[in-house]
Amino acid sequence: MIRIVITGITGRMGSTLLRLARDTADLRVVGATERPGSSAVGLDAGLAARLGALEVQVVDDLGRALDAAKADVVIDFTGAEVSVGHAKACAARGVAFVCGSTGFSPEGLAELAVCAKTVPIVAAPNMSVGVNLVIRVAAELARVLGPGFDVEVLEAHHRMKKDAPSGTALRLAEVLTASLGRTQEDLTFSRHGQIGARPAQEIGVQTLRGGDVVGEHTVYFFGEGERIELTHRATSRDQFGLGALRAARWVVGRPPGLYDMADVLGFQGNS
Ligand SMILES: NC(=O)C1=CN([C@@H]2O[C@H](COP(=O)(O)OP(=O)(O)OC[C@H]3O[C@@H](n4cnc5c(N)ncnc54)[C@H](OP(=O)(O)O)[C@@H]3O)[C@@H](O)[C@H]2O)C=CC1
Ligand SMILES: O=C(O)C1=N[C@H](C(=O)O)C[C@H](O)C1
Repeated sequence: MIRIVITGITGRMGSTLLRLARDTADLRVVGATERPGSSAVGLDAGLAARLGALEVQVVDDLGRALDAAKADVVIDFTGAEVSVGHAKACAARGVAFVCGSTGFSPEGLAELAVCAKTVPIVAAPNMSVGVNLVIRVAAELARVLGPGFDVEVLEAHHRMKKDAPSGTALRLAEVLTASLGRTQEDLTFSRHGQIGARPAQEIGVQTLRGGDVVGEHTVYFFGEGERIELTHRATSRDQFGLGALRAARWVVGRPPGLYDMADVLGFQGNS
């Protein structure tokens, strides 16, 4: 039995994870947290997430949750800044960490890497198996198609999403850049006004926000007389949640290190 703590239990992903994990025979939810000051603190986690009672109380501090319950792994989808603090709490207690948050600063990522010297951490901007395959295929398409195709990434998400571009779009941009031998300098995040002809080296990354869109990513390869569009559309958050539970099973008992979903899925690497 793998004992898990879920942070941000009333969030879109936190509540999805609780619903998926509570019906899974090899997993047991032993702790749940929410933001200090949240009305969910002190409530039963199942009721706070609008599910049935769980008999696990929501607390406002991950360290306290881990000290109270012998956990194997924490699953965290709260947001980059909060996740760094949660990684430190796990590192201090020898607990594995699965992190789905996006929007990390370079400093935040560096802090995650320091924690990963002490405990195993899986961090990935998208835990869906399908998206991770799309990332692999996009890298391969760019490598084979080469410089004759103009590459653009478009992402769309719900109106509540805080970070832009999405972590997945940034990961796509990273692997496309590597495949094409380009640099961060070649990425362009918006266009407006008299911008002139498109530089051949450019890789565009564009963002749409609105409504309840769960998550959509398209990579366009625009050629002469043809174009390829590689699209992933998430219509439910369950695939992110199932991927995170898969990562949790995989990471428990691993040596310390910073792992990606590509490791969990047994890929050689996503680029
Ligand atoms: N890797 C992947 O596959 C996916 C990644 N994501 C990423 O996951 C993150 C969360 O997304 P989403 O679930 O939509 O966001 P939500 O805002 O719905 O959920 C985040 C939850 O964390 C809570 N929270 C904030 N601070 C703390 C804290 N200190 N301790 C405990 N809980 C806290 C929030 O509370 P409050 O609202 O009160 O602030 C909220 O309930 C984002 O970065 C998103 O991009 C999302 C989907 C898939
Ligand atoms: O915030 C979201 O909702 C999502 N965020 C992730 C990202 O930033 O890539 C993944 C998913 O598309 C949903």
